[in-house]
Amino acid sequence: MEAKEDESDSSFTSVTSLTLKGPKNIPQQYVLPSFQRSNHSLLNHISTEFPIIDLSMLNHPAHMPKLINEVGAAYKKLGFFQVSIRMHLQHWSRWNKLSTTIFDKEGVTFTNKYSRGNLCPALLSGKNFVINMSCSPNQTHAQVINHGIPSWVIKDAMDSAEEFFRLPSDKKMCFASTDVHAPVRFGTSMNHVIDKVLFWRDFIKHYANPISEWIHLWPSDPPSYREKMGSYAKAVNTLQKQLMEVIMESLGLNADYLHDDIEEGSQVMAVNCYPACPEPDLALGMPPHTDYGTLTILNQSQQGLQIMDQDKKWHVVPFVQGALIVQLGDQFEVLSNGRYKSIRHRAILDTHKQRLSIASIHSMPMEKKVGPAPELIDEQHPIAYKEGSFSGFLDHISVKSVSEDTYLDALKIHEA
Ligand SMILES: O=C(O)CCC(=O)C(=O)O
Ligand SMILES: [Fe+2]
Repeated sequence: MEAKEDESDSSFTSVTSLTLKGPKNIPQQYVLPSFQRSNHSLLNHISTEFPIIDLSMLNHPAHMPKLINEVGAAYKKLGFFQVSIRMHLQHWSRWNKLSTTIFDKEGVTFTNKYSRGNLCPALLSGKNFVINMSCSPNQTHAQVINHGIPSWVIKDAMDSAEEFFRLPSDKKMCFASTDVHAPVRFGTSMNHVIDKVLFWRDFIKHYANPISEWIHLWPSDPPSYREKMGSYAKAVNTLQKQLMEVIMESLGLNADYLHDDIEEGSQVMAVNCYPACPEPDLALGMPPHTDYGTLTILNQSQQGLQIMDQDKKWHVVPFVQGALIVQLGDQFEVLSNGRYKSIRHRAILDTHKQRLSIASIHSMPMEKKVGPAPELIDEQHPIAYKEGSFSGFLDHISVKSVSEDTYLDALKIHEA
């Protein structure tokens, strides 16, 4: 490996620096044992139906039961869905052939506003975003409705992430920290101090809710970072709160269950950069893991996220311009007493292109102890988890790698 970038405890060589000279091979520290590699050759065999939820149903009280059922079914099946699209294609492989254009269609108004939720500002102002998708070669055409976050907000956030990772090393290293509780943290791999094999990933993580408490700590370089990432963080948090209401209802709980905790909940933005990798079959961007927290809302710049199904098979999540991926985390598995399972996922690498992702990881407030909802404990479903907290999770990962001896395993009383 190249020389470290400074001599303090938090020093490391970022993957971005490592790849500046265009190496032909990856350093040995990144080479995974063969059983942990991604096996790219399997990627073409994708045939599972991919749950897509149309959030415009939030606007129509009559459609709410359907939305609640769809969300419930998606989470029971996979712990995962993608929002924004009103189209169900049978096979993921066909998604790869989609070409997408997005345009802002002002004046699409929904007069029957969903009475209980606070709709996203874009929806409330009557603006909506229509995505026209055509599926070549047959040019199958469908019109789909977005989740309410304007496409430029999503793009601006991605652009500011890209600019940040392009900065000279010293501008990023000033945020380097080995303290997993630090409110802003630049790092590499998962936890480079304890990882046995390194992962091909650099990241900056920062807290985001309430935004006024944290934003002044975020990078001020690039100059638009705070504004662009801040707008995205706020919009995603609003979306998260709407989704939580729907998911609570899908569990048979009140839509406003734990409302105040959700309002004051923690939001960690994990902004990830996976530089192009000369030997993507030997390494991973992120190892298989589940996110702690209730929901993660993820925005990817290109394909590279994989999720594991119940048969332990990996599936690539197709890239859909402007779509957001919603993943269920461990805290929701605990809260639901195992009715819903958190989704196992990992990030694979590309030989030619750098990939970026922005994961907004939401959870109940940092110190809040979360156990199974009493309403979801009965004779058929005895209590299956002990209480845990986000802070407890952070303590756990400061000494244990996220892919082994997980915090969730430590909370399990028995298999739900
Ligand atoms: O980059 C991705 O697609 C995955 C990111 C992720 O899993 C995380 O930040 O926890
Ligand atoms: Fe994750």
